[in-house]
Amino acid sequence: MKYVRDAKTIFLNAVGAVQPQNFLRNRVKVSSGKLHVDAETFPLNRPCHIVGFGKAVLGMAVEMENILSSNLRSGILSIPAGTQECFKDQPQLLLKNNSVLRIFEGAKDNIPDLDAMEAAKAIKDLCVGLTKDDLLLVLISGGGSALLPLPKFGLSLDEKQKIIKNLSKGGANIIELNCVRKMLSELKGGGLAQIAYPCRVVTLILSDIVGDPIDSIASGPTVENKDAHLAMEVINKYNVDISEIALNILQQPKLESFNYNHVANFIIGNNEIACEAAKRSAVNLGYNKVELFSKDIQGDVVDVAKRYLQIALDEVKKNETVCIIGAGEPTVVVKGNGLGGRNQQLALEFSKIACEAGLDFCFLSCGTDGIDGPTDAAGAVSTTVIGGLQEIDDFLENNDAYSFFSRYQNGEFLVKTGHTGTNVMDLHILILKPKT
Ligand SMILES: Nc1ncnc2c1ncn2[C@@H]1O[C@H](COP(=O)(O)OP(=O)(O)O)[C@@H](O)[C@H]1O
Ligand SMILES: O=C(O)[C@H](O)COP(=O)(O)O
Repeated sequence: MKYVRDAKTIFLNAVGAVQPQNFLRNRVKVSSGKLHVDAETFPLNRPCHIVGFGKAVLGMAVEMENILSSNLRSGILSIPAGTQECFKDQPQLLLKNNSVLRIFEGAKDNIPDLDAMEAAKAIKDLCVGLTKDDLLLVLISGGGSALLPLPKFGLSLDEKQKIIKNLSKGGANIIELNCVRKMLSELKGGGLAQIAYPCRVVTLILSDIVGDPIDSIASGPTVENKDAHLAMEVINKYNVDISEIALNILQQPKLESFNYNHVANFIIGNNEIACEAAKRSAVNLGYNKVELFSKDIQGDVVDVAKRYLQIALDEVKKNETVCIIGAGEPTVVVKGNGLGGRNQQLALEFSKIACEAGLDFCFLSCGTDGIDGPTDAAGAVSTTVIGGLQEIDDFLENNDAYSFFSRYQNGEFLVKTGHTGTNVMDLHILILKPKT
């Protein structure tokens, strides 16, 4: 079990390194009456306001409130249900009692709900009231899409949920999902920036998407939507049934061209630091050979598992223990009605084929946000010991990896962290031992 312990330690150290406060401390400061973000400056001789949505924005807001101190007048955060309870023993991760920020919790299991919609309405109201004499800080991280739902006129939240659920189950990637979300939502695809105009808007983004596309992270509420015309292609590609109302919205031509000169968007962090921290942690644990495979892994988990197998087969010939780190966000086509997430599915899928290939391995796949699919696990870790279990195929087919790992080894192969307060996609850790 040493390798299972090591893999978990490496994952936890990587997550610790990407706490959002660290990113802000390094990139944002106040001096001489100005807010500095990297080399750009924004005068602070005006009231500042914060709106934030996403799994990492509580930590971002805690740090921003420290940085802005008395310049900060008001603000609203939309964060996942249960976040504050998770951090109740870590007051440094929570807002102070006298904070001017208001928190809404919602979007349980990453599904937009009425609570998140209340938050979105409050955020809209705050932004509508701003003038050119205010400064608006928009804090964004992955999960923001589900935490800022405000369906366009006529569309119900229920239908919006269904469309996104069906696309997701069909295997749509996050760019495709958010392409549709941008069209269906009032605040996404630049909507928030338009509502806040003429207020100066500074957006700080923790990236949870490969390549850091600012127009897609949390569905780009402060970035012009340039792919409105692609939304129907996504609907057709995944063959999703939609109502006449949704169809009208998605087919709607762009009404106006809007100037986004009042907005400055900054990526303040991504999964690079997590990968570096994972490598360091592996070295500290005594692994002499540590390799970063990729930080941009995408594609169906079945293909991703095969890619890892190929790497493992190549590495194992070299006859030394190696720790391979990977990161990114694969997808799953959910055909069964079991319980799981893409990380647990990948861990099970890889373990099955690695056992069949006779490898001696430990493989961990976990979401840095701590929540994999609609489960209470961040992901799973697995080893050679699952080899030979006949029923694995049934669990894989039924997308029921959570049930598999819950029953196996007393559930010890499930990695449970709760909300981590950050979100820079998934991490994979493969420890490979030489064949004896
Ligand atoms: N039973 C399941 N087995 C495997 N994957 C699943 C299952 N249910 C949902 N998923 C996948 O989980 C992903 C959504 O999980 P989530 O952790 O909320 O992702 P994110 O944090 O990126 O939004 C989707 O890709 C979906 O296909
Ligand atoms: O973490 C998440 O929930 C996903 O990566 C989606 O995030 P986004 O659409 O809010 O970027």
